[in-house]
This record gives sequence, C-alpha cells and structure tokens, in this order.
Amino acid sequence: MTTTEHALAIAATGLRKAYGDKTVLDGIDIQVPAGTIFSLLGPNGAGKTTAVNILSTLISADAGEARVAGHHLTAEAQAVRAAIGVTGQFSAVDGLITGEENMLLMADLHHLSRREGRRATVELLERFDLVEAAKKPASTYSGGMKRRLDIAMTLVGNPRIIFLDEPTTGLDPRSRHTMWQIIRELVAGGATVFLTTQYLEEADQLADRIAVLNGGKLVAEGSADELKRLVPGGHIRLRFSEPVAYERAATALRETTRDDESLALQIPSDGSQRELRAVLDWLDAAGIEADELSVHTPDLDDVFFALTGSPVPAQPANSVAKETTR
Ligand SMILES: Nc1ncnc2c1ncn2[C@@H]1O[C@H](COP(=O)(O)OP(=O)(O)OP(=O)(O)O)[C@@H](O)[C@H]1O
Repeated sequence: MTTTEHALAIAATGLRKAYGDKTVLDGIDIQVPAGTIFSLLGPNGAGKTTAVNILSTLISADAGEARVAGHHLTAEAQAVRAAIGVTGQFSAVDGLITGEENMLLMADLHHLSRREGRRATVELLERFDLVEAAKKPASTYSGGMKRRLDIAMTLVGNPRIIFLDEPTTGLDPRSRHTMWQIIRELVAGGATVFLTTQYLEEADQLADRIAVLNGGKLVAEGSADELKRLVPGGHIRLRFSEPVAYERAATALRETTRDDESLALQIPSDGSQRELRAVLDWLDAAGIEADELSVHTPDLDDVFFALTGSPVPAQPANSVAKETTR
C-alpha cells in the first residue's frame, strides 16, 4: 500500500449510477483523508444514500473506481467490508430483543468470541449511555436511544471508516447534539466519518470538508468557510410599506435587486459599517424612510441556495432561527 492510499480513507473517481433512464450519480469524485469528517450534503433524493451504498459495497456502480481503506471496492470487497461500519437510514436494530441482545447478535455476526463479544457490548453500551436500558426491548427506546444503539452496533467490529447516512434526521435538538458529540468522539478516536445530511448546520458544525450533491453531480466542495466564500450573499435589505417610497428608492439606488411582492430591495454589501452608513445617509438625503432594514451576511444557506436552486430543508423544531431574507 502506498503512502497516498494510507492518507486517503476513501478515494473514488467517476462514480456513476442510473436507475432506468434516471441518472442518480453522474460521475462523481470523492476523496476523504483518513481521520477526518466528510459530509455529503444534498436535498432529498439527491443520491446521497446511493453514494453510501456504493462505497459500502451494498450496490455496485455502473462506472467508476474506488478504493476504501486502501482496498479496491469491487476486487477486494471483503476487505472493504471488514474495514467499514454503516449506519443507514433504516435502523438495523431489532425491536423485539433487548439492546444488549442486539449488540451480542452483532458480535456474533462479526465472529467475535463470547468473551470479546461481551466485552465490546459492555463497553459500547456504557459509552452510548445505554446501560440502564440494556435489558429492555429496543422497541421501547426513544428515537435518540435507537439511533445510539444503531451506532453502537456499527462499532462492534471496530471499523476504521464509518458511514453515517443522515444520522440525525428526525431527532430532537438534544439528541442531535448528543449525536454530534458522538461523531466528534469517533474521529478523535482515529476513525474516518463519511456523513450524509440535509442539514447545512450539521455539515457546518462537523465536517472538515463538505461536498454538495445536486443533479447527480458534485456542484461544490470545500471547507464550510471555503464554500461560504463562493457566494457573494452579503446584502442590506430595505423593506417599505409605501409603494411610492419603494419605487423611488428602487430607481435611485444602484445595483439593487427588487422584490416587488414584499416591497423589498436588496443592496449588495460586505456588511461593513461604512457601507451601511452610506446607504442610510443616502436614504436620509433623499428623504426616504424604509420600514425595515436588515444586514445579511452570507452563510451556508446562501451557498446551498445558490448551488442547488432549492430552498434549504426545514431544520428540526427548536433549532436557532436564523435571519433570512428569502
Ligand atoms: N433501487 C432503486 N430503484 C429505482 N430508483 C432508485 C432506487 N434507489 C434510489 N432510487 C432513486 O434515486 C434517487 C436518489 O436516491 P437516494 O436515496 O440516493 O437519495 P438521497 O439523497 O439519499 O435522498 P433521501 O434524503 O431522500 O434519502 C431518488 O430519486 C430515488 O428515487
């Protein structure tokens, strides 16, 4: 194995997959350095699960090449499987048996000895705060507990690369934060995490690198900061209640974008005090009064909107509301 293969936990080029005449992945390249969190971000149906399924050997690609943990995806599928863990959108947890039994079953599947299986079960149940619930049927667990058990089961084989497919979809904010902590700890422990999510905030919080999947292609890739720099989304927004004032401001101010329906104008701005003052001075001088003024600095929502043309999926309830001008 070369040094490069060591450094890259996942290296894929030209992955393609179509179902009938629907192209889901249209030749995507992915490189994930070992020990980092990579997030594949995309709206519903973008093909995130398809990418995970291919990279975890569950389905085969129509074209493309990939190495996972240094092993060739198809020629060395067994070695790939031994190195990875996958937690999918559909839980592997069996509700009829207890959390502990689920773990022991997993240990059996990994051919651990009874002793090793017990040791892993005890350690993981403790780590995921499931000791008290261990002897209860998993069907009685909350959504967050089930998700934690699912990940604990994934870790039984001690995988170096962990695929988490939308691990926090449907969880309440508290469970989401617990899950984020778990993911950070996995990486601190040396694992590589391939995470899919529809939540920008999640990618922003966790990922070293983010790739945005849309229309079968990766439309952007970089750190959260690099992606934010892609869009000049900063602007000052003025809203009027008087159509006359709105029209006067719209004609007089240069470079504005009009929103005739809500009588609002957007003026590109770097968010600096100087620019804000210039706009205010100009309004004063022209005797125009805006009913509302807000300053908007670009965030990942803007990137997502600019790249995919679709609005950002709703964040779960209770997450911090963000000022948005769309
Ligand atoms: N076995 C299949 N047969 C036919 N079409 C499929 C199959 N699996 C997935 N698709 C289609 O491929 C597209 C991508 O699906 P995929 O599950 O990869 O998306 P996703 O980004 O994970 O979305 P979600 O967030 O909804 O899970 C969808 O339009 C889906 O309907």
